[in-house]
Amino acid sequence: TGSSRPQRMLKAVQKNATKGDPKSVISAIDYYCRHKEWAMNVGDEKGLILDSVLTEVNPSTALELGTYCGYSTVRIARLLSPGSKLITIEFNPAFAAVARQIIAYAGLQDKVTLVEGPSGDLIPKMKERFGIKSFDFVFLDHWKDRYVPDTKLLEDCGLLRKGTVLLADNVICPGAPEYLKYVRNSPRYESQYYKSNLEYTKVEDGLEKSVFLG
Ligand SMILES: O=C(NCCc1nnc(-c2ccc3[nH]cnc3c2)[nH]1)c1cc(-c2ccc(F)cc2)cc(O)c1O
Ligand SMILES: [Mg+2]
Repeated sequence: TGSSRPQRMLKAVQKNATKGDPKSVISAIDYYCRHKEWAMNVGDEKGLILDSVLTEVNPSTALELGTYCGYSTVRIARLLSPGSKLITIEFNPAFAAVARQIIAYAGLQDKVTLVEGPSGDLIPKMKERFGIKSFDFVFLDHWKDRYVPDTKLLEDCGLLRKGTVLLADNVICPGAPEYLKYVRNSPRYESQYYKSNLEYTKVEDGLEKSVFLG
């Protein structure tokens, strides 16, 4: 049995990035996925939009749904202020195993808690397990048909507060049409679309930023 795409991505990081330098880890993954083998990281173009929204929000507590190999986990954690925390949920143990190593290679393991399991089971446990009152920022990048149920779950569990910013990847490709309808038609959200491209391609994609109004 050969290596997997995430394992080859990890090898590229270990070969081309500098330990403890998040920027070099991000560049090594972007180079590998643009020139060697495509992978479903948010990527460098949408990554700049993620960076700018994060800098604006400067969250103390952040949640990521869909770790994959940890690319956006590193992008988010590198911009967090000291003492801030990022919790990231990953369903697939093989993805989680690679992500842990990439997050550690970037030197960001103290800012990140990676939890393995289905988001639907873990979200209701956030308060009791991690002492979270509410999230300042949520990055949705997991299975696109989970965006709506998990947003509703975050509301029902009291994990969103007035001003919490949700940022959703892939609202065009692969697409999350029900999610766009939900946040754009709800009086409880103020939404804005950031047009971009699917990672490492010329295909249109974009990020939807939605502020919870309480
Ligand atoms: O499927 C995607 N992302 C999801 C991975 C994931 N990583 N972890 C999860 C998880 C985590 C906790 C969960 N709890 C319950 N389900 C869960 C699923 N899901 C995805 C796919 C594409 C894509 C575009 C065009 C194509 F031709 C093929 C593919 C692009 C992207 O940017 C993506 O993000
Ligand atoms: Mg994505």
